Amino acid sequence: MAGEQDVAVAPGPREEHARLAEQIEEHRFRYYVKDAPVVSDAEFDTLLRQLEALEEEHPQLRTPDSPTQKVSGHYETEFTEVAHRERMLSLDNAFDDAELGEWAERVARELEGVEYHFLCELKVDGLAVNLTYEHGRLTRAATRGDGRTGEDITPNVRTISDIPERLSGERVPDLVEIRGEVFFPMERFEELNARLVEAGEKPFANPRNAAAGSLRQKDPRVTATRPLHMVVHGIGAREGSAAGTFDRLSDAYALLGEWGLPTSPHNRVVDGLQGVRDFIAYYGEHRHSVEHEIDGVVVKLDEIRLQGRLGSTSRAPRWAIAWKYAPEEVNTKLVDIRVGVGRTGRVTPYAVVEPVTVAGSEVEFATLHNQEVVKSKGVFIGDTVVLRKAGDVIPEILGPVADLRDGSEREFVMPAECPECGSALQPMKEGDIDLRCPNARSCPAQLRERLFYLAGRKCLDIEHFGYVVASALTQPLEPAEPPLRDEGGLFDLTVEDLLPIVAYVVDQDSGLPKRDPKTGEDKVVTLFANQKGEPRKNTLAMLENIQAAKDRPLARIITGLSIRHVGPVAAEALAHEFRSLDRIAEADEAELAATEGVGPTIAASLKAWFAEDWHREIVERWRAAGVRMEEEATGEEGPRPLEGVTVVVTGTLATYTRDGAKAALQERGAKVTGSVSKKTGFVVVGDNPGTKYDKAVQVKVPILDDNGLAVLLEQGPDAAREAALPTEE
Ligand SMILES: NC(=O)c1ccc[n+]([C@@H]2O[C@H](COP(=O)([O-])OP(=O)(O)OC[C@H]3O[C@@H](n4cnc5c(N)ncnc54)[C@H](O)[C@@H]3O)[C@@H](O)[C@H]2O)c1
Ligand SMILES: [Zn+2]
Repeated sequence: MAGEQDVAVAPGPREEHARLAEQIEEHRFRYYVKDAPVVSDAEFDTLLRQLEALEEEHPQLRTPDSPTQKVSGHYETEFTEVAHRERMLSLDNAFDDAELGEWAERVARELEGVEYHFLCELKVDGLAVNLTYEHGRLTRAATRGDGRTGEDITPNVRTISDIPERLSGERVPDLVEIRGEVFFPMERFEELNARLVEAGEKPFANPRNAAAGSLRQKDPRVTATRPLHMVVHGIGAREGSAAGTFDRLSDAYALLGEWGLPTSPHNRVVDGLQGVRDFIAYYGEHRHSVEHEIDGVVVKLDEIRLQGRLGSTSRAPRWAIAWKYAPEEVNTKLVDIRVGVGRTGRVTPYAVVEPVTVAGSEVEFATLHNQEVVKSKGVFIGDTVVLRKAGDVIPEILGPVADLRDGSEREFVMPAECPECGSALQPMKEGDIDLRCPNARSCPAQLRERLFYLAGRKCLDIEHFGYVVASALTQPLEPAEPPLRDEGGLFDLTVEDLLPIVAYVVDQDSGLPKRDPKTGEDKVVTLFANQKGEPRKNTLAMLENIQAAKDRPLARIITGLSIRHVGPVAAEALAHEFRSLDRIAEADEAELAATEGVGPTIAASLKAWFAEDWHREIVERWRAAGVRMEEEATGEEGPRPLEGVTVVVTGTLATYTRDGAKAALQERGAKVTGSVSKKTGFVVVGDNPGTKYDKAVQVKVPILDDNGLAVLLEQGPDAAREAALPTEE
């Protein structure tokens, strides 16, 4: 049949259209029928958008059977088909504010002169179900299917405890279709995959597939073992007494709640687009404090009568739009599983993946916790995996895309020896899953990690002392004898020790040398000397900072010892209670355990730590170098002349270290913050202050130098304002 359309469209676009459409259908089949997609949602959405764009250019290609015009494909499955009384639609998407704005404008145009409201809901990442209640009894439950007919999953749905068998309360209609989303809670996901792997079955790639796969089970007894939940998000057909009694969808939800259906506590009715934007922004921030995964926000017209006025396309209502958040899940290749050694010797496998961008940053590594976790996730080296990066959380691997396996994948085997020092790994105590390298003193990995931690922000906060320095001081290429064999000698380092050092530039995530992108070789540097063999500026500054660090508060010194279980909070409690490192070392276990915030585990760990000779030697060397080992009980009772004053300290001061200045200010009641605003009382600047100085000038905050800081500390804010530096704009 050679119609006009065939003539109008060149073969290129038509073939492209057919190719895309076929791919999309294939992905839909894998997603909706097999519950095992092989591409991420973002990749799928991109394909669909490409098809839409092509149809935009060549409208002849937009035939009714195009995937862009349908809710999804129509598939033969092992479930009985059932017709929905009212169609179940998909949703149009907005991927940015402009698209949201266009939708809102269209609504405004159609409803000119009418008052209306937007109902904002969370877009639950699960699968849609349609529940039919007749005279208050659940008579049928179905999947969405192609929107007209779905699969009969009534017995399966009856196993979900959120879903009532009978509706209770007032105004229950003769018949009502309830639409909602069934989801699988994230925190139960790992456990499910562990069980499946144990039983020799395929693990799910993510919680959404787990929800779909759990619900669409031939045997409802299997569904009954899965912790499925539901949230209501719509109403279909309704007949009888309550039909037509809802004016607003939000009122309808309230009534559904009274009937015993699980409605969402997060829904909000807002007046206009700004309210929608605020809702989107709020849940963009609080995405992970919701009880289910969300992939966006659904904005609906709240007035049901007006919904009808806007109508629907063959695929989606015009009265609603789905705002999509940036995806947190991507598919990537699991290239390798390696093990890293932490500062307390714990050996943890981690995933090396093909670099991908997710949630705004490039990811190359993901945590795998321990060998049991690797096993229970069911992932093999070489698998395509679903990687998730949620907010600030460390990236993790959810599960494998098992359908893409070709047999070349291999199982991870936990090494028996430490990758850096070759010591035989062992559980810390019997029954521990975590393995440790027992060579605490001279395992290069442990020493490097401890030193990096010691110099880091939670402990000594030594500027210019990063991971590469920690590695260079403990494992240089030259000289053969490293300047540090343990952390005992830190404060005795001299510039002569540092100048001859040649070292790898190591990567913090893997502990391996970084490659020079030009030559492809491992990067090697003389870290502390310049080309003339003289010390670099940073090197001298670092040595000075090391000396200054001797005076850090006792709690930070304790934290820096890397005693197992003793983090900053426990160290603070110990410092507060005992006021001296010697008293902590001498205290008996019961006394330590009785300390508020310490307890028996930490007490035992402290005793074990001080029982090691080489640990006590570290303490002695630090003492000899003049490190603070005790602390007066001060501060709390002293006068607080700077109460209510906010101060920002920036740049390098001559008479104080940055931390020293902060401590002195805080002792007198000042609040020390990191950014300058109109509310800042003073900005204290040293050399090289950077942008904070400019900001202070701009918002006209008094600026103090070393001298001004002394005035502030000794004479208070009024005198300090007099002593402020003159500024010109
Ligand atoms: N990875 C793949 O291979 C693959 C294949 C097909 C579809 N998908 C994914 O599935 C989704 C597309 O499918 P879709 O047609 O269901 O569209 P959609 O998910 O974009 O929107 C429609 C669906 O959202 C759900 N929903 C959740 N919360 C809702 C709420 N509060 N109100 C109303 N509806 C709510 C409903 O189930 C509704 O059917 C996309 O995320 C797509 O990436 C992925
Ligand atoms: Zn080791």
